[in-house]
Amino acid sequence: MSSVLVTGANGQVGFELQRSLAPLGNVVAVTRAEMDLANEASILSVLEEHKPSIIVNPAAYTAVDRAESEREQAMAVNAAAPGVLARWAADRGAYLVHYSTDYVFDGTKADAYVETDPVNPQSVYGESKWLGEKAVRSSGAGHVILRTSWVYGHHGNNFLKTILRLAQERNSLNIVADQIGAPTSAALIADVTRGVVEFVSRSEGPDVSGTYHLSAQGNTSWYGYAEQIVREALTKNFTLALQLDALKPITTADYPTPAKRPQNSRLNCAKLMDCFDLPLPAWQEGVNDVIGRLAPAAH
Ligand SMILES: NC(=O)C1=CN([C@@H]2O[C@H](COP(=O)(O)OP(=O)(O)OC[C@H]3O[C@@H](n4cnc5c(N)ncnc54)[C@H](OP(=O)(O)O)[C@@H]3O)[C@@H](O)[C@H]2O)C=CC1
Ligand SMILES: Cc1cn([C@H]2C[C@H](O)[C@@H](COP(=O)(O)OP(=O)(O)O[C@H]3O[C@@H](C)C(=O)[C@@H](O)[C@H]3O)O2)c(=O)[nH]c1=O
Ligand SMILES: [Mg+2]
Repeated sequence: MSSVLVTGANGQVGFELQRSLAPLGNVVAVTRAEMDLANEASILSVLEEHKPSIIVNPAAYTAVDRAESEREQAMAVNAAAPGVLARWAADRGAYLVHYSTDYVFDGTKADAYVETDPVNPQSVYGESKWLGEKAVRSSGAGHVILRTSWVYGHHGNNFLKTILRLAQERNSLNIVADQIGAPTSAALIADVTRGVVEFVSRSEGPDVSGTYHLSAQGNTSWYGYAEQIVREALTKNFTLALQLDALKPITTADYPTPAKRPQNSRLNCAKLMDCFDLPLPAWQEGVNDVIGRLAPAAH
């Protein structure tokens, strides 16, 4: 029987993986306190203790702007650590499921990105995630890399929760309207991961090692996403300090940040859907679902 080790147990995806993988049995999830990905000895000692047959690695340095001034830490966690996990997996015949990001692309393509499109990261975070991908690919381990985008969930910090909070505190909000992508729930990523883990656990199956794009279907801007959040919150008992028309679309130039973000973050997910025979829901479904879980109880 397979045994699964999940890193980053307190992260958005790590948290949902503990739910989605639980039915498989024999799942150990470790936090930063138990396995520090910036410390190779810590990684190796946890791997030797549990000897997993499948490693699922959602842990990452995800503070995109802070990474610009903390390059070393971002590189240790996002670039070096996946290589340590992958080389151990290659030595032991274990399998690695790893995650990456739309931010490996520069966002200048007109259409949705496919897996074979050239990367050109514009931020330290994006570069560190790209180096992590390369380390996994070159390790020789069986692996699936799921590249996803704009992740949010009930557990953890994300744009959805930030907008919900700001909408309760302020009477107007400026939101970037010229960056487009697909908000993707941590729960969806975790459910797809379970499908992938089940697939690779069936030893008679074909080798599916490779990179797959995974996001919810459809796309919007951060502004359109904020509109959906506010609209849904208003129907679900939130007391907001603003109405829908108090959201103002702005350009990237109007919202200066340390890290440059891609204008086009759309990921074409046909390869994943074909290979694993998985449907993907529209992005609004997960957003409405999480807002429902965060909503004040109806009386
Ligand atoms: N968030 C997003 O919008 C997107 C994320 N991704 C990718 O998806 C994956 C999952 O992301 P998500 O769940 O949102 O990330 P989160 O930021 O929610 O969680 C990341 C987890 O990694 C842990 N971590 C950070 N540094 C270390 C370390 N040195 N040692 C051990 N653990 C560490 C954090 O621990 P602690 O809780 O202690 O800080 C945290 O629990 C990542 O690979 C990310 O790059 C891809 C696209 C979008
Ligand atoms: C809070 C806020 C953000 N924004 C803009 C800034 C930015 O362009 C966009 C999103 O801001 P955030 O900082 O929340 O998102 P960001 O941290 O860039 O999100 C990214 O995280 C990493 C980990 C990924 O891998 C990406 O897929 C993506 O999800 O919204 C506004 O315009 N107004 C606001 O009030
Ligand atoms: Mg962020």
